[in-house]
Amino acid sequence: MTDAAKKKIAGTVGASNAKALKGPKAVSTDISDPSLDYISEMLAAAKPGSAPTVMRDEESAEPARVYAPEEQRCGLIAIVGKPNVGKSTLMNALVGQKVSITSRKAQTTRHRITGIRTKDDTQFVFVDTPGFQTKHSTALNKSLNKTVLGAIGDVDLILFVVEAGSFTPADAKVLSLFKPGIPTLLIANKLDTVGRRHEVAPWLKDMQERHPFAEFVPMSAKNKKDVERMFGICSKYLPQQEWFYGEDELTDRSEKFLASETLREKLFRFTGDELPYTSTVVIDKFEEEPSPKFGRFMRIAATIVVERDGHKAMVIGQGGERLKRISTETRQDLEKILDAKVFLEVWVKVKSGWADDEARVKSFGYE
Ligand SMILES: Nc1nc2c(ncn2[C@@H]2O[C@H](COP(=O)(O)OP(=O)(O)OP(=O)(O)O)[C@@H](O)[C@H]2O)c(=O)[nH]1
Repeated sequence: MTDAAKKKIAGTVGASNAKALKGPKAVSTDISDPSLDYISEMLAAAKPGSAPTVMRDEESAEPARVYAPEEQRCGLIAIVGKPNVGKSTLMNALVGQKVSITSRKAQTTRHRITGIRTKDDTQFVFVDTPGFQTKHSTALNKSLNKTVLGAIGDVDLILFVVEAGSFTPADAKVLSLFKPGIPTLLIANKLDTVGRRHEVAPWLKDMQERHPFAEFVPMSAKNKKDVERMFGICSKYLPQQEWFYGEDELTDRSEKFLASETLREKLFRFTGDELPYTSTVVIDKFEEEPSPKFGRFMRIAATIVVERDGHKAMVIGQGGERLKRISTETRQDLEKILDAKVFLEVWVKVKSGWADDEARVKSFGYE
């Protein structure tokens, strides 16, 4: 394969007119690795007769210039998939800063979050969604699912994220929600964890038969090159229209919201699988005080709401040790995010059954 062809393919190609796929040549963890040519060939073989996506050449980018409104391109991109497939990791990487929390625990993301990235003439407005819930039907899960459905109804492009090589009934349920007409890319994420790359080829072929995906993108949200490639892939689906946000804006979420998300992330990170996902965070106070010494000083008070006394003990930990770590790490992150000196107070309260109580779910800020 020529260098030019390698550069062009870069892990994506249209999905129609499927043809026999080629087998493996090598196993590697980086899809941009030349030893992974077989993936490029396999993908190219999936759509004969049409040119694979041509990528933006980041290295030879022209000097920054100002784009007049009529030259601008802008659109909404929903990132959708079952819990824990890497949606938030992908969005944070695309935005270039953490705007959506991630954790090993499924169902971390509960809100529609907009992440914004402006590159050259194009503004990408990403909508991260909660993992679609199929197992339980609590008021909380119904609210989460409503958010997913709202997010995919009015976008220009859907990134349907699955784990490369895997397609479960939960993935199928999410896929069944998509209305025809909105171009959908299959993002085969966590490619770095696939030991047997050759098994991805028949899987991709199977995926082509399941849905008319516009393109396939095998990638790892943790691989910088793969993430950069996404901009070139997505931009052609976005309409020519004036940017919705300022060039430097990263998110439409408030600082208060980012504070509650940061605390929730630390809560889940430090409690692991012990704490049920129904625990949540409420910000009671979020005040800026004048401070000649620090420039910006924020006074924040938050409550971690759990369902049982046992969960409260779990969050507090032996001698308050765990709560102290959760609070300290949250404060340190917030000082960076808010660019301020932060004074943070965290309380833990028990409110049983809140996730089953629709009014309370609403009062905690879910839609
Ligand atoms: N190895 C590997 N791990 C990944 C990759 N992308 C995400 N992860 C990990 O997968 C886990 C889940 O990632 P999230 O981004 O929180 O997943 P999500 O789909 O937003 O999850 P929900 O909020 O539950 O819907 C985290 O531990 C991530 O670090 C990847 O490309 N490779």
